[in-house]
Amino acid sequence: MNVFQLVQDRFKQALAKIEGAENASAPLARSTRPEFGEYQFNGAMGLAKLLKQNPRQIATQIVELVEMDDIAESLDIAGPGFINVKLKPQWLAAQIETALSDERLSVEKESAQTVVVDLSAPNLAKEMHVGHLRSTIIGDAVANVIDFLGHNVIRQNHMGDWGTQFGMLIAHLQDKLQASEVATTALSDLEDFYRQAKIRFDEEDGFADRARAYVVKLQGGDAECKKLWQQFIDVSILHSEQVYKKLNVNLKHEDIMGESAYNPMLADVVADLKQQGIVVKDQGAQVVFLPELANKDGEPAVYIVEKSGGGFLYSTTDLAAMKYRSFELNADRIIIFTDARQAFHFKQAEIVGRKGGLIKESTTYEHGPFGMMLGKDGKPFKTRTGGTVKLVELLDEAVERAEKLLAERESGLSADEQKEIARKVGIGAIKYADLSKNRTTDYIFNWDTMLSFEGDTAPYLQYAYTRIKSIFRKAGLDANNFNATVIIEADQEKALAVKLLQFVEAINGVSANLTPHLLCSYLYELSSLFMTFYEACPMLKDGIPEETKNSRLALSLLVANTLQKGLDLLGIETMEKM
Ligand SMILES: NC(=[NH2+])NCCC[C@H](N)C(=O)O
Repeated sequence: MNVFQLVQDRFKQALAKIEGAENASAPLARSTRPEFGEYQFNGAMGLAKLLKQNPRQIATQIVELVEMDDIAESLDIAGPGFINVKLKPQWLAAQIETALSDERLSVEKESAQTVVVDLSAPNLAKEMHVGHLRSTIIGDAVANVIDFLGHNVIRQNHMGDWGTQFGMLIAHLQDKLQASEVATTALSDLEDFYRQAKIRFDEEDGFADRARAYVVKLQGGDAECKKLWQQFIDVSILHSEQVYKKLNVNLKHEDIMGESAYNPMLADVVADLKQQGIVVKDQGAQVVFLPELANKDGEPAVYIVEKSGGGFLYSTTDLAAMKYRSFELNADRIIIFTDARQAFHFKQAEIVGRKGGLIKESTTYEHGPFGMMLGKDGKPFKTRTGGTVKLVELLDEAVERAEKLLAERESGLSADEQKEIARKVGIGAIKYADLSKNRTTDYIFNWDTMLSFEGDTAPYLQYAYTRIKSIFRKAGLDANNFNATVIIEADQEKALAVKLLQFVEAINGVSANLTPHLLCSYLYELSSLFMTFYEACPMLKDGIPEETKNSRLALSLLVANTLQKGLDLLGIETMEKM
């Protein structure tokens, strides 16, 4: 049940009955003030212009024609011709009852598309750092939502497991193994390992040449090099999988489709482009010129697909990935999450791919760029000494901080329970602080605000959830098995009911715009409305009639279910007690 859609459809049907308005647009908006009702139809003014009539007259005509008796208690014309729709409390009540008895909370499945989501994609030469947090959790949340909407989601972890840096890394690893170290210890600190290899590459005689020779060997499929490379990859993947587990993201080993997997397809992709006649040789390299992306001096953008002297690049790999996803995986949508600095790269890739026939016309290619995580000083997030912050350490710190905060409260919970709750609160706080910001902007990382139990935070939402669960425990009722006749009387009840039914609008927004923050703000607004309702509409107080109590409990329970589902889609866990 999508109330917005339903109301809009009714207006569309009304317009269809007006001569000349059959295909007119039907702009609908949420009302900004509850006294005006819940929705506002804004189409009369535009239509008046089109039909050269008085807008209020048109509005009157629409009100007469629109069939809304079953769902609306009043339709009022305001100002120049706005139509305010006030929904019927009885109708809302019935929708709440239906949603409460439905696991999917009345969210219907859409007709299934195949959606490839490219997310996380750390570079295996290095340990995951905060820069990979955003791609991982934003991608995961969006993938969860699209999956919940009924689509076939294929997660692709496009790990950076290939490229010239592996030459120096495997050369260094080979020396370490010869000095009888085992791979797991040698690679226990990837940052450190990378640094050592880089110093040797820059300073040690002959090492750089050896590294370069290894790159060529590796690309050519040399068994010895491949074996060294594989050890590197295995250890490195274990590191990221540890992070995924801590982060509670839904990424599995079989979702890994790293850059190396495309190596055998690269030559074909370049051949495809040559066949289309769009590749030219430029300073020894094979490139595609893109006049549609010219700079301000009118020079076309250049997309390199093969380096001078041979060898393919990141950009070639993305074309191969595009072809594979569109033609082999049959994707209707390809969605890629990386930081905003790669926006131009993906814009170019799409144009090259479309010209070169590497993507079906029916496949969309969507890049979800995101801004940076900044420190308190507004500069890129770093350790105190200016190093990159390892993701694992950041997550562990979050849990520790949550533990301390929770220990200050009288909860009556056992130490084990406390620990588990602290884990959910700490990790939830980090994730929510990130997901709730508009994806495209930079944001300042702040421990104190994200861990606060007040305001737009995960702990606040988790707390609202446990509060409802504790009301049920107090009332001696089984929250997993409760339904009641809903009666909507108080304004706070109505406002809450309307918000509850807007869940589907929020998640549709996430899927369409790749913006988890829409779901976050929805959940926050829902919790705030619940708190207001809770103050104004007591449930367990003496003297409350049984029907009123049960109705309010039902509303509360749907709030809890919606919070749990919403947080779950965001990859954030809830708990029964806190
Ligand atoms: N298809 C892609 N290029 N996906 C994203 C890869 C991100 C890359 N490994 C990075 O860390 O920047």
